[in-house]
Order: sequence, then C-alpha cells, then structure tokens
Amino acid sequence: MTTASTARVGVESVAAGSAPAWAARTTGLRKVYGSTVAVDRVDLAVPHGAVLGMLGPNGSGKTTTIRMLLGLVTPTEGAVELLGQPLPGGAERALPHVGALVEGPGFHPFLSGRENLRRAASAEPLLATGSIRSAVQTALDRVGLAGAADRRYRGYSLGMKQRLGLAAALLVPRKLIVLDEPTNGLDPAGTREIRQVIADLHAAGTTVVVSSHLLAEVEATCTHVAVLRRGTVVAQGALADLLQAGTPALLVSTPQVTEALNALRAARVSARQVADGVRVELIGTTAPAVLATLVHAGVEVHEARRHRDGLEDVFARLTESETTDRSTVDTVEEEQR
Ligand SMILES: Nc1ncnc2c1ncn2[C@@H]1O[C@H](COP(=O)(O)OP(=O)(O)OP(=O)(O)O)[C@@H](O)[C@H]1O
Repeated sequence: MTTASTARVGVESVAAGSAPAWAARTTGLRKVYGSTVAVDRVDLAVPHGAVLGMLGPNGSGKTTTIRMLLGLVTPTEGAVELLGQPLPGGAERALPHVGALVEGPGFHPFLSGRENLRRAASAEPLLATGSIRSAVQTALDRVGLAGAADRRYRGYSLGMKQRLGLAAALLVPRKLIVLDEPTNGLDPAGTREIRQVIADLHAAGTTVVVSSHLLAEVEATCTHVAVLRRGTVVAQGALADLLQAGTPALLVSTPQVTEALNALRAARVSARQVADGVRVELIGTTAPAVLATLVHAGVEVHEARRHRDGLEDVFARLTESETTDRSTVDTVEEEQR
C-alpha cells in the first residue's frame, strides 16, 4: 500500500481544475507534544461519499488526526486539505460544510439542549435565521433527544451529551461529517441509532469519517478503513479489500484432531487445532485437496467450512504485530483507476 501515492492522485485532479478526488486528505501529517510523537507521517485519503472508519488502539493518534483534520490542532508538519481547501487558509470556505462531533463540544452547562443547539445554529453561516427553530427540532428528533431537549445540559448523561453533539453536527446538510467515538457512553439502542444516522448520511451522499474502538460497528457501517498504530497509518483502503487481504482458511470439524493434524503435516499443509477440530490455512492447497487428504487418512470429517478473517482478526494482526507490513491492503488509489 502506498498512502503517499494515494495523496498524489488528489493533487493532480485539483491541479487540473476538476473537483477534488478526496473529501479530505492529509499529507505527511505529524504532531509532536513535548517528547511524544502523537501522529507521524500520516497520509490519509477520504474518498467522496465514503464512510471511513478510523481504527486504532488507545493512544494511536485517532483523536489528534481528527483534530488536525478539522483545523482544531495545528500540525507540527504536513498538510491538510478539507473539501479541496487547504487548511488553515481555506477553513472559512470548507468548515461550514463540515459537521463534527469531537470531545468537549463546548456546550453551556446551564442552558438546555435546545438552547445550546439554537446558539450553535445561529453561528451556522449556511442557516437562515428563520430556519433555526425547525433545524434545531429536526436535529433533536434525528438523534432521539427531543424528549430531553428542554433539560439543562449539565444534567445530561454522557450518552445524551454525545447525542447533542451529533445534533449540532447535523444542523445543516453537510458534505462531510467527522465523528470522534460517537458511540462513547451510548447504550446498545443509542449505538444502533448512531449506526442508522451514519447509514442515512451515507445514503444521502455525505462523506463520513468516524473513529471507533468498536470493530463490529466499523465492519457494519464503514465502506473504508484506516488503521492507525503508534501514530502512523498501517493500512487504509476499502473495507472489502482489507478483509480480502486475509488468508482464507478451512475449518474442519472432527473428533480426530491428532490424526487430522498428522495427516495434514505429512501432506505439508499448515494446520492447527481449534475449538471443535482443525483450522487449515489454504496456502498452496485447496479445500477439496485438504478434504481428500483427511478422508484418505481415515479421519472422520463432520463438517468443513471456509473462513475468512473478520475485521477483528485483521485489526489484531495489523496493530499487534511488530512486523506490520504496510503493503497489506490494496489502496483506494487502485480502486479508482
Ligand atoms: N494535548 C496533548 N498533550 C500531550 N500529549 C497528547 C495530547 N493529545 C494527545 N497526546 C498524546 O498523543 C498520543 C495520541 O493520542 P490520541 O488521543 O490522538 O490517540 P487516540 O488514538 O485518539 O486514543 P484514544 O483511543 O485513547 O482516545 C497519546 O500518547 C496521547 O497521550
């Protein structure tokens, strides 16, 4: 994978005067806090219309990257382009089209959720004064906060605060929505609602960047993924490509595990014991060949099914291995050729 070259595609199309290829992108982004390198050499490319999940262990640089993407934190090095506008110079042109939910949205504790949203709405350049009341109500309805809208913000639970932050991001139709851990503090029903909001945004053509620890959420909602590890992007691209990059395996259910492993080893096939049988890596072999080997050795096979790594397996491999291969995943660039 070549994140640097994905970024170059964007440069060329902008230079040619066409619409930028990316809703957002960063080039060589670096942020240093004292002796901590929070983000290093991050080349992130967010295709228009994508739902890009930003994944990474705690402290891997997701929030810092998102804050730089939004112009909230100044990079130590590197460049950010938002909706075709370079930051910070083009911030005024880009930011009205960008909605964001980031930690500490700065709501007033003694005002109600509705009043807070009205204040936020009055600062929206794209919202006419006469439309504020209905825009606020629509946003409250959309995040399921209408019932608590007239209570003071300081009495809100973490989940309600998250919903209000999301409502602020949705006050006007946006081209790009950036959500930092949006399901933080939400119960399962709230998490499902966020998933639906993201799906609706995607269906409407809005680009979404969402950071999350919840791999199942990302797998269910995202079209693209960027995996961060220790401040750098170790993989990015279409989710389907990321999942395809894993080695296919065959899960064979058998009571004769030892016999199965011996037969496969004799045939030089890589296999290991799993819960109810053996897992066979389909490297240099095929499922029918594996089954023929087992049957020929007299191994009782109860069931055999193909298995591909889910996002959780892929994520674990990318973030836990010390020898992470940065070329594991096909790039967005290849997809766009
Ligand atoms: N304002 C700051 N001052 C000093 N260090 C910081 C600051 N912000 C972030 N860091 C450090 O930078 C690194 C990346 O932090 P960041 O919050 O971006 O990671 P993250 O992936 O969002 O983590 P989490 O999932 O825990 O929120 C961490 O080591 C963190 O301690």
